[in-house]
Amino acid sequence: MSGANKNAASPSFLSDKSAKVFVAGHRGLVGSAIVRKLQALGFTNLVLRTHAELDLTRQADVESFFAAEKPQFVILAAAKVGGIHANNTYPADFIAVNLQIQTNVIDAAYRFGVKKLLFLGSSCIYPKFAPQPIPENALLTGPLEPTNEWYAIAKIAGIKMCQAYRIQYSWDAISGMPTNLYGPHDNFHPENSHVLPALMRRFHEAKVKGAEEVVVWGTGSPLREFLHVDDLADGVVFMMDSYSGLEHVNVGSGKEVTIKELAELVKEVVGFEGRLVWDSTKPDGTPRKLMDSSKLAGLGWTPKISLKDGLVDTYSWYLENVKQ
Ligand SMILES: NC(=O)C1=CN([C@@H]2O[C@H](COP(=O)(O)OP(=O)(O)OC[C@H]3O[C@@H](n4cnc5c(N)ncnc54)[C@H](OP(=O)(O)O)[C@@H]3O)[C@@H](O)[C@H]2O)C=CC1
Ligand SMILES: C[C@H]1O[C@H](OP(=O)(O)OP(=O)(O)OC[C@H]2O[C@@H](n3cnc4c(=O)[nH]c(N)nc43)[C@H](O)[C@@H]2O)[C@@H](O)[C@@H](O)C1=O
Repeated sequence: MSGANKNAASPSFLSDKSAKVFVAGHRGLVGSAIVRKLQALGFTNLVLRTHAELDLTRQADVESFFAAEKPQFVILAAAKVGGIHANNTYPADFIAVNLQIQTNVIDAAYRFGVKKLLFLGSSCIYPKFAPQPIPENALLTGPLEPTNEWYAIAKIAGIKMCQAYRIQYSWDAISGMPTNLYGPHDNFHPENSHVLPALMRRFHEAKVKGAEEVVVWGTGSPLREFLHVDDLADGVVFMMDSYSGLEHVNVGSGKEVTIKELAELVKEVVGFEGRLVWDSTKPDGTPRKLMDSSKLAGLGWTPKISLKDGLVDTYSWYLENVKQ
């Protein structure tokens, strides 16, 4: 149980499609996209556990799982995730659950001989007033956005844990920092979800009911960068195969829109014809968080799906899978 891989750079991830890959959180937005991508590439030995089958906050259960299954690769997409309201309302859950899941999985993966692990953070790790676009080295250079600082602190700890294990054990743990994501299998909860699925559902329900207006939170002025989750999954596989470094890597689309522009676009895709009403009692969150993804572009990866196409795809999935 001590050893694990001493080589910081593993053999190519894509060279062995029969390798055992544990995708943690495979029923979520990101995990399900990664599973689709790996299956499309021909991976035949994916290890998957639902939350009910394996609670990753329970250290002993996580260790028993790794001891029994001995996966060769781990992609950690299980986490406590939510939008601005959920982050603001459940700070204890966001810090504690995320610290527990990532600490248990990263440590067990190392100790039970996993060759390579990819940890997923988020663009909220960066200071609220970071330079734009935000380079990787802006980490820990200023105060965080208060609405998500608990989640951000957990994610920063995950990055640092991967770095520490790489430094001390020469173990191949890497971290990807996605921007705001969306797509099939997103969480469409009315309050706890992120803005894009929340608005898609609200516009859809308003259209069905023939409502004249839809309430949108905040002022509409914050800027956000959105990436379709299928692009993210492609980027994750690219990093598993091509990146073995100490520093975390930004994964973004490079394109930002105001929340007002996003709301107008979602309204158009859904076909709602009424008015938008802004509820300025709700928080805006960070004013802008466009990431600098030139490091990943320099390694050879760029996204492909436009926001408009991604919205059309997501709404079509919503209509088939979510609406009552
Ligand atoms: N969505 C986004 O916009 C962004 C996401 N990310 C990151 O991507 C990763 C995945 O996020 P996303 O797919 O959106 O999140 P989801 O909420 O869609 O999925 C998270 C998954 O983790 C599982 N999970 C949660 N807690 C546990 C637990 N204790 N034990 C086992 N499984 C658990 C969930 O299962 P269950 O539902 O059954 O609890 C779910 O399948 C996270 O690390 C997140 O920080 C980064 C940037 C943006
Ligand atoms: C991915 C990222 O997600 C979270 O950060 P966020 O980007 O602020 O996330 P959000 O999608 O919830 O909001 C974006 C903007 O949109 C506005 N907004 C309008 N109307 C609705 C609405 O109906 N719901 C939501 N949620 N937001 C709305 C909202 O007021 C805000 O200005 C982090 O907590 C953290 O988890 C993280 O890493």
